[in-house]
Amino acid sequence: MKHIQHFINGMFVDSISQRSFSKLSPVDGRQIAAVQEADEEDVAKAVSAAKAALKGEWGQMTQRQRAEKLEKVAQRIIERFDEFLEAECADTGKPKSLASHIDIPRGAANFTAFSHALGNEPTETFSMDTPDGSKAINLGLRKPKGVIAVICPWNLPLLLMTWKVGPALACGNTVVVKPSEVTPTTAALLGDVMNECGIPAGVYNVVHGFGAQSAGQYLTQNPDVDAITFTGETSTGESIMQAAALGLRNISLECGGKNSAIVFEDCDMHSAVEGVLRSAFENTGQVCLGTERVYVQSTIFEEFLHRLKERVSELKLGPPDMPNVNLGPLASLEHQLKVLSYYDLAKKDGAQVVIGGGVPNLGASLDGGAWVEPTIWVGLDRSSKVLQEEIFGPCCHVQPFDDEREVIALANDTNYGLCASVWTQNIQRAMTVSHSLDVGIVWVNSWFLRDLRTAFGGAKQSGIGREGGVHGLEFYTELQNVCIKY
Ligand SMILES: NC(=O)c1ccc[n+]([C@@H]2O[C@H](COP(=O)([O-])OP(=O)(O)OC[C@H]3O[C@@H](n4cnc5c(N)ncnc54)[C@H](O)[C@@H]3O)[C@@H](O)[C@H]2O)c1
Ligand SMILES: N/C(=C\C=C\C=O)C(=O)O
Repeated sequence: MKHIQHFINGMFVDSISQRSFSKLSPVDGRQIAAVQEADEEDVAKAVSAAKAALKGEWGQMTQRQRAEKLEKVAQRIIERFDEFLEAECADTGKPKSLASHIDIPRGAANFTAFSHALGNEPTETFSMDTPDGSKAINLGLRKPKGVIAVICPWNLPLLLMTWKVGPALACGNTVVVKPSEVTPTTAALLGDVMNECGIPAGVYNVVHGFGAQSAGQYLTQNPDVDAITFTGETSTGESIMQAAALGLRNISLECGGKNSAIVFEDCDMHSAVEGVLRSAFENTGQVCLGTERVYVQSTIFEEFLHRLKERVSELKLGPPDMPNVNLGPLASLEHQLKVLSYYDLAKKDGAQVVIGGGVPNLGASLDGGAWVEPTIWVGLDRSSKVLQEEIFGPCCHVQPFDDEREVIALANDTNYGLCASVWTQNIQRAMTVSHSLDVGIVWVNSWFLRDLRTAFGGAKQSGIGREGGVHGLEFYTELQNVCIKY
């Protein structure tokens, strides 16, 4: 049984109260860890350590010195690859093949991508004539924002945590991370790596616990937190935004989605089927960028649906270590109940279940796990909550459309605005449709193709702000203007 502790001021510590909670395996429901639960005092200790570190060795380091240390962190994650892989797959149940291609490599890349870039970005200067006939020069100078609270979800734990910690530290801030209660392990493991790489104590801190009335809330309400970056459900984002208002702390919110895939008759059918399959079912559908609404031009609807159903029937479910497994369980029994409630609702609302719709029989040893069948529906009315609310599971609804105007209206018919994919070989159409979609990201003939220099974030209720590339600079630094008269 693992004992997961907080990481505060460079040390692994228990909660002052010694209170802990159980982490269960999503594969079979066994308890696999006892996790310390932080109370307000533990969180305050972590925030104080982060605040003190700003004035210590870390605060004196040059951008280049910080970048070199963060490059070491990235390298050390790769050197300890198997430990991170084992920990992430034990926490989430995801296939090792998936985590070894996505989660762990990106956990390292999020440090290398930002360590130098942010230091090489020029700031503005303006020269001006002054009323008394002399001149002045204006210099834009960037400074770290301070202590950044990083609150993370359970679907891509290491990737989504370092996606924030990387740029935050590259800009000279310090962080207090509150990983999801569902997936505590890799955030704690990274603490050990930070020590190994000589990141000064207090720069990177981790407190475990839940959200409301627990570590998450205590963190967002701590007045010494200077800004909050959050990834999670939209409703949680609203709560965090309210907490951030006290003391006027800036927020960066990456929230839910109800993303569409739009498949035109002139698409490359094989690519479109494989792309929609991945976007709807990879990571057992637990990707914010995942597709839950598929719109297929009516002329190819039957052929597309048949081919997608065939491919879904070939998906192999099983534990992380099983060879050639495509899907693991959902991340928790609680989430399994949520996804199954939508499976029931779909039937109640009149959906035709093309494939799946229930719980797979994987044998007695896995009965206690959070397993669901990959599922395709047709025939729902747009008013169904199955088509309006984020399910975050391995399921999608497929429906036909006739023309661009109709499908743009259908795709935009949601409170969310995170991403979409468009499958067509007509680039003019791809540009016209993409521009008409009220989302932050569009992939054309692709999905989850990630260039870390690009702006990443959602429109509408999918989030506030953009991170990635130099876009995080506005959030992770204070831009100061110095005007010098000469
Ligand atoms: N837009 C994106 O980039 C992105 C990426 C991944 C996941 N997500 C979204 O995340 C959701 C799934 O993750 P989840 O279930 O962990 O989300 P969640 O909102 O339930 O929890 C996210 C984190 O917030 C914490 N939290 C909950 N309530 C809080 C509160 N009142 N104050 C402070 N912290 C609080 C949780 O403990 C957890 O660490 C989905 O909606 C998914 O779309 C979005
Ligand atoms: N933020 C990113 C992915 C988000 C995935 C959501 O589940 C990324 O790739 O940087």
